[in-house]
Amino acid sequence: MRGQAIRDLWRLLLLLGPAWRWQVAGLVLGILVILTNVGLLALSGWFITAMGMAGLGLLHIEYFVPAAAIRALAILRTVGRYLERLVTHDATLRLLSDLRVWFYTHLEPLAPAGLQRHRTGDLLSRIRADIDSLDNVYLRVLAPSLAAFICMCFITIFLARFSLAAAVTDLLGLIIVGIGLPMLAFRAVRRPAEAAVSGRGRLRADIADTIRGYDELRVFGALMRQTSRQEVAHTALDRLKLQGTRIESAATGSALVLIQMTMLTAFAVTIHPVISGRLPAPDLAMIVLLVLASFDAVSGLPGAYRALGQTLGAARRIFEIVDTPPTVKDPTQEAPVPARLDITFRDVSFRYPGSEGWALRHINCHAPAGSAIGIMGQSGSGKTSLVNLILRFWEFQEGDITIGGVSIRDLSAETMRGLCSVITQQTHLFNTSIRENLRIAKPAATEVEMEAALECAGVREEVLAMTRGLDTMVGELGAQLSGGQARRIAIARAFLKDAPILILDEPTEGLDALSEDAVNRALTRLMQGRTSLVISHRRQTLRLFRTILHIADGRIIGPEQVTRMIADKQ
Ligand SMILES: Nc1ncnc2c1ncn2[C@@H]1O[C@H](COP(=O)(O)OP(=O)(O)OP(=O)(O)O)[C@@H](O)[C@H]1O
Repeated sequence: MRGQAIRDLWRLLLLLGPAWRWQVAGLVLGILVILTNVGLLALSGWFITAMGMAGLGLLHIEYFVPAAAIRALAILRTVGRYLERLVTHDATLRLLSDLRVWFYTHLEPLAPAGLQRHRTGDLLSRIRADIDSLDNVYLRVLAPSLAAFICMCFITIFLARFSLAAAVTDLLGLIIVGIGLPMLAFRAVRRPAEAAVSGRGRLRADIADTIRGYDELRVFGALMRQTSRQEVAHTALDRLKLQGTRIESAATGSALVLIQMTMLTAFAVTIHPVISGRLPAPDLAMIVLLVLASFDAVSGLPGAYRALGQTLGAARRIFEIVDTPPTVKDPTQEAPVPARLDITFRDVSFRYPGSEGWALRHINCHAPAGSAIGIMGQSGSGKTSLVNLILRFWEFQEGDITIGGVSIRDLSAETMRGLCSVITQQTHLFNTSIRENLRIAKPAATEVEMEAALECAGVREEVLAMTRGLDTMVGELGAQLSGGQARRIAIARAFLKDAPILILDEPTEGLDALSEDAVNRALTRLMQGRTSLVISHRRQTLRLFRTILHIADGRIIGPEQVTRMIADKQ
């Protein structure tokens, strides 16, 4: 477990790389601020004592230089603090955006196969909260720890020039308050902190689920049960938080006591040389105040240990996803994209990872370039699995699928998806304007191209008749449009993408007869000249095809078998 934490921490530190200049600048400024703060208090103590003694005629001092130095330190401290905040936060924000991009590039190849065991809310929590926690590694862990270490060295060396005993006392105090105590607190707080991170992720996922299924929960009267379960989870999280806060408060209180004790001990070990005249009296005030101020150097360490617990918990969850090998691997050397786009399945068998049974078994079929093939079969027979293999969402275990004679394993997933347009009954419309939804297919699409695509999809008139035309907002999941309009806008998107292969999965499902007719007309236009695979169980849609594949239990069955099956059922 400890080895794992160290490996995770090392990996995190390696991720800090790109913004290192800003991070080093932030660190240098942080050290400067601590040292000016300590110097200011120590010099002020020395100056006040020396001036008092000079007033009594016990000492003769030249006050101009120390007075000017105090002013300079005060200004330096304020400006330094401002610059330090500016630079460290800039470094953190840069790191955060780098981390998000890094995580996303690892996340994308996993979709959808590698992510199906994670709930959407949990993924969201990892992308947002966990990545946010990772930036702590610089701002709250690394920078304060390094600054503390370097300042401790400076302060001890400086003190030792006046009193070795005071220097050793201070160093011991700093080690106990800055390292020993927070380490103990960290050990005690780590488990609740990690449990809180994963508990929060689960609760978020659960709440996201509840909001999505709100209507169903109300209809089935299950809302109270669901929310009370969340209340229990919330109370458990509060308990974990309280546990952590208690430990932290105890550590903070003990630190204050230890700081006072160190200061008193430093006073005790320095008073003797002062009385015996080996050390000037103003130095006593300087040493005592310097010891007190020196704890400023380690004040960030308890927070650093606390953040470390949280950060390591978040890092584990992030690395867990990043380390998931993609289900579909891209070839090291990609084959050239074939000119002819016929699709052939040769003895393909596929089963979902972790599943016992085969979803598809010995599939052999051929779709000539430009042809349209209908795919029918009962629910769960394997129709969607078949087309998802072409989209490289999953890797098949046996046989081969070729496009124009080239195995799809020799083409990258991105190339394959670039060759295909997909329309399903759940085709996603984003909660933005029709224009932006169309631009997803072709970012540089002109007004004329968009209108032409809408025209081909048979929805141009309707869109232009809307008050805001192409700028009409479609609402969440296209809720502001009718089902048929949303489907035809999805078809317009496919016209804009102009991909040579078309995959349609129940494209008219859920539409009334009138809308189905309009969508079918648009689809017929879209399929022209494209190799199309169309899943449907609607007779009206299937009538469009000369070739129909019947799938049952993951196998393609011939027409006689279909007849027999139908006869058996009757
Ligand atoms: N992501 C998945 N993980 C594991 N098994 C799956 C997954 N998706 C589908 N299956 C299983 O694979 C089999 C084929 O499912 P598939 O979705 O391809 O059927 P389908 O014919 O498209 O069904 P429908 O018409 O209901 O969409 C089913 O037994 C299903 O339970």
